[in-house]
Amino acid sequence: MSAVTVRPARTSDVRGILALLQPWVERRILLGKDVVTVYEAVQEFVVAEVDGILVGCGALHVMWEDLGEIRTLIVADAWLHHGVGGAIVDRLQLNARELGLSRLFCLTFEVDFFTRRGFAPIGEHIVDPDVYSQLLRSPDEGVAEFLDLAHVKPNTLGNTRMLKEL
Ligand SMILES: CC(=O)SCCNC(=O)CCNC(=O)[C@H](O)C(C)(C)COP(=O)(O)OP(=O)(O)OC[C@H]1O[C@@H](n2cnc3c(N)ncnc32)[C@H](O)[C@@H]1OP(=O)(O)O
Repeated sequence: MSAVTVRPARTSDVRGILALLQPWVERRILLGKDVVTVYEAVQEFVVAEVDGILVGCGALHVMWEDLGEIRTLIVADAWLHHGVGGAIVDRLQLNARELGLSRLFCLTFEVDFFTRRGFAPIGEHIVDPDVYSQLLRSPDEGVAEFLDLAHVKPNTLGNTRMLKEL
């Protein structure tokens, strides 16, 4: 097997990230993203490549001083079960620690994958009321999903809310 490299995403990766996302949007597993949203968030992304081909991606979104979210973790079908997803999560966790985060949230159908990486299901309230009221000011849809706000509930049905202490 050729070596998998995980590196920070570049703007030239954005179309490839959207191509990785599209099948999962069609299967209603992940939410679609506008191209501009991915360009604006490009510094949050890492990508995995093999021989220069994009085979996976994932992003780390900072929500609070101690708290971040892993989002848009995807591996191309042909590369599933080769350790690519795990390598992306390892890199995002490293980035999270370097940023000073100590808790990582994710919202996912891939409960077993994240459980094996130290995440555990959580209840609804993992931030105190002051932080909650500040997070309500965020225009980010993922933060609304984290807060479990009514208008995003259709997006989160069937997903599990999980957290890992770093
Ligand atoms: C927070 C969010 O972003 S939620 C969204 C999550 N993403 C999705 O739902 C999109 C669809 N799913 C996917 O893209 C993938 O299934 C992912 C990202 C969840 C996992 O990606 P993968 O690259 O298959 O993960 P990876 O290969 O590291 O691990 C999966 C299993 O493959 C097997 N595996 C890993 N490496 C190897 C290897 N070298 N040889 C054989 N089997 C292997 C293991 O059983 C591993 O499980 P474990 O390490 O947990 O025991």
